[in-house]
Amino acid sequence: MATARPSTLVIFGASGDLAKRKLLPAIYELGREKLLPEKFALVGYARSEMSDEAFRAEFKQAVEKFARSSKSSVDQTLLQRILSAVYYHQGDYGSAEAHAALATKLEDIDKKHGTEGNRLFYLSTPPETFEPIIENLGKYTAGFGRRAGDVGEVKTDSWKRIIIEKPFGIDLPSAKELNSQLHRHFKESQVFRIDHYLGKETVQNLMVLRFANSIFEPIWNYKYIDHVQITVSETLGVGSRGGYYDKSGATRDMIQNHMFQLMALVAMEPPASLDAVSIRDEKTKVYKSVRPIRPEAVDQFTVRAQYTAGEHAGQKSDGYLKEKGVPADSKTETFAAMKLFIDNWRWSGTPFYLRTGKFLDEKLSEIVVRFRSPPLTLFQKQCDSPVYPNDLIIRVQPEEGIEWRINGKVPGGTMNIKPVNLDFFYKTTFNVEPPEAYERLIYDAMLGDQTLFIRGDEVEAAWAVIDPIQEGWRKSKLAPRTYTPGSWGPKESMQLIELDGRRWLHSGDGEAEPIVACSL
Ligand SMILES: NC(=O)C1=CN([C@@H]2O[C@H](COP(=O)(O)OP(=O)(O)OC[C@H]3O[C@@H](n4cnc5c(N)ncnc54)[C@H](OP(=O)(O)O)[C@@H]3O)[C@@H](O)[C@H]2O)C=CC1
Ligand SMILES: O=C1O[C@H](COP(=O)(O)O)[C@@H](O)[C@H](O)[C@H]1O
Repeated sequence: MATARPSTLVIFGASGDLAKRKLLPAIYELGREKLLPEKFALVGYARSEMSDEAFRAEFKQAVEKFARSSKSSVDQTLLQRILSAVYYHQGDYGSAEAHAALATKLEDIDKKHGTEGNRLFYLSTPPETFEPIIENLGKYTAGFGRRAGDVGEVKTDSWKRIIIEKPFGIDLPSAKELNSQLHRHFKESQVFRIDHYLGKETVQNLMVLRFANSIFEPIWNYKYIDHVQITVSETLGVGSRGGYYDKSGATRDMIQNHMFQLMALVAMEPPASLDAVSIRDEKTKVYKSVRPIRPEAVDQFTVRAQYTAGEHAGQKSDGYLKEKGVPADSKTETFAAMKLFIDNWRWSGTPFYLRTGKFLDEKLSEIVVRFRSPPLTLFQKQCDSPVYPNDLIIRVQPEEGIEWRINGKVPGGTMNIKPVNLDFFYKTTFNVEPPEAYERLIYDAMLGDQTLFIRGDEVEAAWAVIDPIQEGWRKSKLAPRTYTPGSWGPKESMQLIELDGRRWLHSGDGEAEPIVACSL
């Protein structure tokens, strides 16, 4: 494994949910995997009053909580070593004084811990804080050559990088604005727009599956694939995040980023090489090839819905419109489904169905590639129902793995056919739990590898697909549909696919398929 150079990670929003649940444990895990540089320091930055000691205690608590949930133990010696270079910096995100003081603190840390002026800034704060943080970073700590020895027209070979959390804008104009603001202070090579789905092991495996195996490429197109489905379902409602969520909705929160990344990795052409430029070029081309859904046609190609009152997965709700922070007349969708077409030579006429929602039956993220049925054969003619088409199911989570569903003969004297699985699961094949996405992504950012991060033009191309849908919904006379917690969404989302003679599938389905009896 490559070794990252000595560096300091600064987490803005260090008191927040993401930092505690994911980022701080990821740092410890990197230490455990021996992927943290020997000379490493961490500064948590937030508005809350906290001492260094209190923040270290939070770090420790976050690591111990993570270890309990993953049934592992904490190496206390390692943890103490990491904690000895952990600091807290209190300040408003837009405060010039606080940023100037941060710059001085970072220089002191360089002297004390040998971190050589290399800095990774992680914006783990709500989007409204991005602008003031970027401006101040530009001025005080990381912009082009603002201070002797800092980036830009480089006086030393130290690096400064910025990881920026989602949502990256709320539409195309705001994403463009955020990009230009970033580019006023940072080169694109310093900017790491994060999408944690790209850090998931199975998502990275998608490229291996497609491009390290020769059996898929010849059939990976409209001639053999009937359609592709992507489902990302969650069992919990919006809980305490109503204020944030209502400004976003399922489409901006999940489809524009995570699900579009999955779609792009399934649909893209083989890249010229595995470098960041080639891969991101290909993904961007996919978004540019998506046929825009005209606002007038939005109700034909999409379904949006909100959950009603109900109880599921240990959570109870009086309905989305009654959630804290949600206006009673909100039209924000907690569920969205859509049918998209990628108008290029490979995918012409092949629908990509996407659906996602909160408070659904199961928590799962998976891609189903459904192949076309074989041409007319004995089996079609002499069986009491058609034999099943083949499915390739890529399970992103849980139970990460890949299943190929093929038809097999049920043993015995009669010709009975049943779909059976050829499968590979990370847990049983490699006997390991895949690492957390944030671990991989923070490590890559330390190495300066942008392959698993979103490029500026890529994020804009993705918004260009979403904007007409949002416009259509704003103008539509149809109110959002409704669905009950614990269901698979509104009935209209079933109709979206069933009217095309297809149905939503997922990996649990196979067992339930009836046997096809044939008279041979
Ligand atoms: N939580 C998650 O699972 C995920 C989060 N994200 C993204 O990561 C980022 C951080 O998420 P998360 O940790 O959940 O966010 P939080 O709401 O927990 O906010 C993080 C910190 O930011 C500060 N903050 C909160 N609200 C405001 C505000 N209105 N103005 C200024 N500062 C504020 C608070 O710190 P203080 O008051 O101490 O300054 C808070 O602890 C967001 O951009 C989110 O979209 C992305 C994927 C998943
Ligand atoms: O980015 C987000 O992702 C989570 C779902 O992530 P997963 O890794 O658990 O699938 C989602 O709950 C959240 O609303 C969204 O902002």
